Amino acid sequence: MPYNKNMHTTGYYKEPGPKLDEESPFKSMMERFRFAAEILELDEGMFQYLASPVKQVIVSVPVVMDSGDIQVFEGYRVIHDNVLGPSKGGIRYAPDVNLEEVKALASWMTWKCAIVNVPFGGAKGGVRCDPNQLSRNELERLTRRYTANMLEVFGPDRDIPAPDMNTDEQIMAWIMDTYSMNAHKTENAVVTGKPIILGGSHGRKEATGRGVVTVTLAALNKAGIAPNKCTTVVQGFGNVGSVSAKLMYEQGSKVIAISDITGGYYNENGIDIPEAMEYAKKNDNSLEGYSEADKITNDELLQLECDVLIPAAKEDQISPRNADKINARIIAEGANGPITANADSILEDKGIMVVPDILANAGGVTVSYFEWVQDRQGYFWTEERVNRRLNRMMRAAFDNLFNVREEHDITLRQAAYVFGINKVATTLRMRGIYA
Ligand SMILES: NC(=O)C1=CN([C@@H]2O[C@H](COP(=O)(O)OP(=O)(O)OC[C@H]3O[C@@H](n4cnc5c(N)ncnc54)[C@H](O)[C@@H]3O)[C@@H](O)[C@H]2O)C=CC1
Ligand SMILES: O=C(O)CCC(=O)C(=O)O
Repeated sequence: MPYNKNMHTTGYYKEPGPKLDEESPFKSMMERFRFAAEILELDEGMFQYLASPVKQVIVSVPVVMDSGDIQVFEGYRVIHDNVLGPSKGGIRYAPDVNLEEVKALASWMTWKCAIVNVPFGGAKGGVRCDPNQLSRNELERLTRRYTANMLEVFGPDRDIPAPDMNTDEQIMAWIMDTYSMNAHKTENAVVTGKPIILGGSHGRKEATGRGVVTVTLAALNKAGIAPNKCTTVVQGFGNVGSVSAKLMYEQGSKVIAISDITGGYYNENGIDIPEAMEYAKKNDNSLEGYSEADKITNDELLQLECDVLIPAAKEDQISPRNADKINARIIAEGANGPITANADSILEDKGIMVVPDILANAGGVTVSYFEWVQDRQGYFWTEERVNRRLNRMMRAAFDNLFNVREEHDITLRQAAYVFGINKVATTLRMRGIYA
């Protein structure tokens, strides 16, 4: 029987879902999933299968702090699906990480990998901690203990972590080393986003922002706007936000505002992004005190009039609370889940083209795939080759979803869910796991 949202579901996933807040990434993911399930006429069993993660692991992570005291953190890894291949997805360190959030992020990875056509399933992990309060040694002990507790989950053919919020190349290096020590051999393909000297790929660090800009240029082209005539606003100035801002700046776009956790920085004449990056680098990765622009709030930044808005910080930034005040023509979601599902129709009514996260930020996992391939072959590519292939795959994914959008007369986000879910469901039926 085809899935229908009024149907009583009897399996693991029950409407309206376990203890969800009014707005939560998991709720947003499920609302969009349901829409696609109806278009695809997924039957109840398939709906249940794809709505339920394959594995959810919670570990306690005891760490001896520099003071000698023991502090216990909670760590998560959710494998949403592994039907297309080993599961893949980042690990984030943040004080508010929780299982529901990681479940949403893991499912997004499944659809994202399907959309860019990389042979991976979806996963995500996190440790509930405030990395700003930890010394480097504490961070290393936390990372190694989390990895030790996940030895049976991770593996180059099983589940392959990568960086996400507040995790970087150094943390990936500690994960690789801990896993390798226990495997009694060097296993560099167990993690991606590593330092190049340890088997990392050229271009991985910039890949997510590069992919965001590739699809933004494609969207600008559809809207008939020249990149060197457009204005851009970027929320978040970490890995994804700063690279997106820099590459839009290099395209000749006037980047009129940037932001981080300390607030927004606005200059109507445009911000010199390489200079702002230099400032942040010297200032502990913070824009605090940046004086070449006026200080505004992150809320004000999101409402600025611009051609391109790139939310590249965190989830739930645009919701019914502020969606009708958004003044952008195109939104390219650098972050995962920056727009809540109940804001989608408000933005659609305003005629804003949204390039959804599971397409827009898929450049990271695409180059992670290249890194995994290089590690397994022991043969490493030039940066030029990585970037060329990345641009080609992102552009192909954009064009494909644009066609799906036109075929069904739906939004680009809905097209992304329809395509991603259909691909996983079709693979599942062929494998015969689902009978
Ligand atoms: N790093 C990667 O390769 C990928 C990251 N993403 C997503 O992109 C987003 C950002 O990730 P990264 O750049 O890696 O993280 P990051 O930790 O390098 O940077 C996060 C940035 O957001 C800022 N920020 C945090 N809270 C904020 C708030 N409330 N308001 C404004 N700014 C805030 C931080 O100050 C920092 O500038 C996340 O949603 C992540 O899941 C998605 C795909 C891949
Ligand atoms: O590079 C990867 O494997 C995953 C990146 C990630 O976590 C994401 O796309 O959200």
